[in-house]
Amino acid sequence: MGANHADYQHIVVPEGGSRITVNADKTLNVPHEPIIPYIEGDGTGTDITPAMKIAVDAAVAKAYGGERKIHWMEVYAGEKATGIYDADTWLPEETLSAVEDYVVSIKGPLTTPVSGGIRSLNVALRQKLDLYVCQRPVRWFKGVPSPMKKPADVDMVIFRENSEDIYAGVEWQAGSAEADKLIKFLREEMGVTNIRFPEQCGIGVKPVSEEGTKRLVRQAIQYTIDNDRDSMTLVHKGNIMKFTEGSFKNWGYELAAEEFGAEPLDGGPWMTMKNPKTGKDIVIKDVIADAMLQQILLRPAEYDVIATLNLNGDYISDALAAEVGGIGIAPGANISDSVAMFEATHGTAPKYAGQDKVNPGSLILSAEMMLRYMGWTEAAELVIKGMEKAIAKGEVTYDFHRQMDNAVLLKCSEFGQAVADNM
Ligand SMILES: NC(=O)C1=CN([C@@H]2O[C@H](COP(=O)(O)OP(=O)(O)OC[C@H]3O[C@@H](n4cnc5c(N)ncnc54)[C@H](OP(=O)(O)O)[C@@H]3O)[C@@H](O)[C@H]2O)C=CC1
Ligand SMILES: O=C(O)CCC(=O)C(=O)O
Ligand SMILES: [Mg+2]
Repeated sequence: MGANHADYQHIVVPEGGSRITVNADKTLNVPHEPIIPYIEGDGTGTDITPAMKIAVDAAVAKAYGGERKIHWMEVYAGEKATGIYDADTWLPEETLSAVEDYVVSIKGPLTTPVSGGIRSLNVALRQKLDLYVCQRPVRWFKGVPSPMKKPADVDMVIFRENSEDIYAGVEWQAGSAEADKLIKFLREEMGVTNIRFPEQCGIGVKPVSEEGTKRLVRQAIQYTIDNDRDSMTLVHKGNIMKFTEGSFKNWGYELAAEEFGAEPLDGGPWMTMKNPKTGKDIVIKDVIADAMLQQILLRPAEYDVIATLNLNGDYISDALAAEVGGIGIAPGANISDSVAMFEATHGTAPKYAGQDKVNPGSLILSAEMMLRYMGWTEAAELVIKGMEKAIAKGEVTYDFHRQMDNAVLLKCSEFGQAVADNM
């Protein structure tokens, strides 16, 4: 996009620091003092974002003894943007342009009303910046309360397709001229006879493409290779949605064969391939989505990297997070070929907004992924150490406290500080 930074209307570019850039081979060029844009977020975003900054600044200072520093640059979206720009501007153009120009950013959650009102700004950011991978790692931290018998067995990384599917919001309200027109077309020109109540029907479209599927599955398999993981599972509902979810499964296997040399295992459909870096076998398999939701509870050790469609990925993310303490510590990243935007798995939790109460661990761990993405591994390790030690001491926010005996109840900001103090 290449905006002229002097032209920003409301974004204030920090005096110090410079931009991260992307090299021709797609590696990052990270200066010692990068400028990182952040969106504070609606609701509890105002609580967790400052707590995240406390922990991250402490990790960077400790890891690099003052030689590296993040210069935070606030950019606006959601309710805050409507106060700063105007009442109708929820996602300013200059926010999109800054997130793209500065390459790596982090955001708090943004509210989406149910039924009517604006469409999701979170989805809009992913679509407009083509952040097609939603990567959500799920692991257990020792001491975190869990409903699982063996929570350490839960160690999975979800690769959720982030740009397509019914989630993209191509839909029309019942009774609208558009819904009526589409239903008429389907019935009269496409031979559709099974729309049960055509006069009263809202209708949505579920686009799933070969390219969209393959670019996601490619990243999932590459991650499996790079991190020496055992398997990659395609999760779909292809028995029912044959040409969308079923095709996702077929294209996923096809990509594994074409680009990674995978071959049928015991006659297929599962496949096997060698990790080119370690020589270890990797199993490429698939599971139907409803069965997967029971598998991750009963046999979590058998699942590792997961590639799935947008809506399935949304459901599986929260379900898996619940197995290792809840969405209060569930991190994530939205990634394109050139831009990465880190964000928690959860939403704005409006009933807790502004109470300095919720768990900022989700956004702190999202920032940990961001530091690793930048190559600042030492700082990332310190974030993990700070989290592990704070939790091991029983210094936790309300969500863990209510499930633990003898824990110390911390506020959101206090947990951010506890992570910093325990590095
Ligand atoms: N990427 C994004 O920005 C996302 C935005 N949203 C949006 O957020 C809004 C609210 O959605 P909702 O369905 O209530 O889901 P939320 O994820 O916001 O909250 C659901 C519940 O999860 C728990 N929770 C959430 N965040 C934390 C935290 N940081 N620490 C501890 N517990 C937490 C709370 O559980 P308990 O009540 O048990 O304490 C909370 O009531 C909606 O407008 C939705 O569209 C939703 C998801 C993602
Ligand atoms: O955009 C939203 O409001 C919800 C998004 C969501 O639940 C998710 O991405 O996990
Ligand atoms: Mg979700």
